[in-house]
Amino acid sequence: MPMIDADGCLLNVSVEGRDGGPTLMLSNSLGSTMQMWEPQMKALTQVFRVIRYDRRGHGKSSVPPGPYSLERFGRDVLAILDDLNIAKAHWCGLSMGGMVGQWLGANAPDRFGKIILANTSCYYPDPTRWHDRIKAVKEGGIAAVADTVLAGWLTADFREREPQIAANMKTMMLTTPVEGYIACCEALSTLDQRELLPRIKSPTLIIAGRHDMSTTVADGEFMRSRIPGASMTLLDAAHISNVEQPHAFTDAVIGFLTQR
Ligand SMILES: O=C(O)CC1=CCC(=O)O1
Repeated sequence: MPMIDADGCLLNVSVEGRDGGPTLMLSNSLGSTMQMWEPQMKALTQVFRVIRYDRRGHGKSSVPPGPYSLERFGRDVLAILDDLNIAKAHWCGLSMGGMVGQWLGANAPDRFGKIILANTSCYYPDPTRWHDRIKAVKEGGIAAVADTVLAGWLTADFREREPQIAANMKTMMLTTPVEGYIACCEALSTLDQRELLPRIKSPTLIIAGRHDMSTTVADGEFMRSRIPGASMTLLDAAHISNVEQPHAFTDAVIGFLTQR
């Protein structure tokens, strides 16, 4: 797996799948790594050359001091594409990955074909939840918030039905570097990309989870109404919908990206 330098930060990047196929870039959520895309990889790599990466502060990427910003996350992605000599890619980002996708769609329109924004939002009207989470993590580490966050990631039904998958997701969250996690929460606490949405000209699909209390169906509907021509798909899932509804999520991605 290459490590790619983005302004001094080494990003852990993986390139797999169909050589010569269209490129699809996947971007993870807060507190996860590129491993969160495992349920999609078998199907996606048959159609696409798939690039995954660990956001700065996460996984095997470096953890420069924060706070980070959506612009910095976006420029990290452009550094990866430049390093790999890729002129244009499709984008699928979930949660923070969707926020980065909004920034890229508005600020680097020539570099992206179609864009999928899953379980995400463009704006948090009240930053209190992020300030509270930062305080809790500073005091008690990610363990202090892990069960509450996991309950938002996956419905109770799913956690009961698939305890091993839920446990793996929790481990992924708990192994995130604390400094990187906090630096990302700081970026989220000031998130407001409402003005960017009308500037996204790529064909865009919004995916929302019916049971997602973190980035709600209303958040998805707001983005759909502001991004020209965007469409929306609802899944029977909480926040990490690609894990909770892997087949429906994969079908939505492939269906949207391959339709003419
Ligand atoms: O961690 C959460 O509670 C949900 C979330 C918001 C942005 C993100 O990436 O994850």
